[in-house]
Amino acid sequence: MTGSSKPDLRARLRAARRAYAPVAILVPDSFRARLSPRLIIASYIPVGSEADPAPFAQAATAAGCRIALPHVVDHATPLRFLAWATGAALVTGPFGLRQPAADAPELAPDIILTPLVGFDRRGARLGQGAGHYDRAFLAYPDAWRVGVAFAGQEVELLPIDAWDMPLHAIATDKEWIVPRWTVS
Ligand SMILES: Nc1nc2c(c(=O)[nH]1)N(C=O)[C@@H](CNc1ccc(C(=O)N[C@@H](CCC(=O)O)C(=O)O)cc1)CN2
Ligand SMILES: Nc1ncnc2c1ncn2[C@@H]1O[C@H](COP(=O)(O)OP(=O)(O)OP(=O)(O)O)[C@@H](O)[C@H]1O
Repeated sequence: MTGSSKPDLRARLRAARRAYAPVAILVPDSFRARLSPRLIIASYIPVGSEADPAPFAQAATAAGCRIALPHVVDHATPLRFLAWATGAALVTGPFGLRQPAADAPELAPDIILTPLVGFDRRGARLGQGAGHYDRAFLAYPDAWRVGVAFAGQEVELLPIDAWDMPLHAIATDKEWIVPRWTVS
């Protein structure tokens, strides 16, 4: 029997995500309402069975925002958010990730669209386990942290570690979840 440690949950939730038929995640009005020209939105290019945040990036571009994508080199080095013009060439990095070239300009995001392995209704999040997003959230504490996931990736209560920063909102194919800890 598996327990509920982060590694056990990660394995279970990755399997659940792989079994989920990919569905589009629609952009809610509360996300659009946050967009304004020149804001920097960090999106990501999905790998494997991850939910695709492209509709959010498209809404942001249409609103005059700039898009950045995460760029990683290895587990130890903090990720950087690098400028990306929709459709511009990407380079294949570690784990098969499609990323901007390493010399693209680094941008400070106002909104961080975050890939999720799992989440709970309090806004707790499970990622790849390398701490890349944990460290990015610490580096940009004022950014709006929006998780993107399929509804089937929800668990009742995730374990929370000292370094975990909660999500402000979670976009799923079924609903837009605003955890109760948020003020606005
Ligand atoms: N699309 C996407 N981009 C992203 C992330 C992500 O989770 N998804 N990241 C989030 O931090 C960063 C890349 N960091 C990563 C760190 C570890 C692993 C990793 O250990 N992958 C496993 C396989 C995962 C699976 O089976 O689903 C591996 O290759 O062994 C992947 C990405 C930045 N860019
Ligand atoms: N601010 C930080 N500085 C250095 N290491 C950190 C920081 N935050 C988290 N870590 C490390 O990163 C790892 C993150 O583990 P955890 O299982 O919480 O990952 P996760 O939140 O699922 O992953 P990710 O943030 O990559 O999506 C831990 O080993 C932790 O020690």
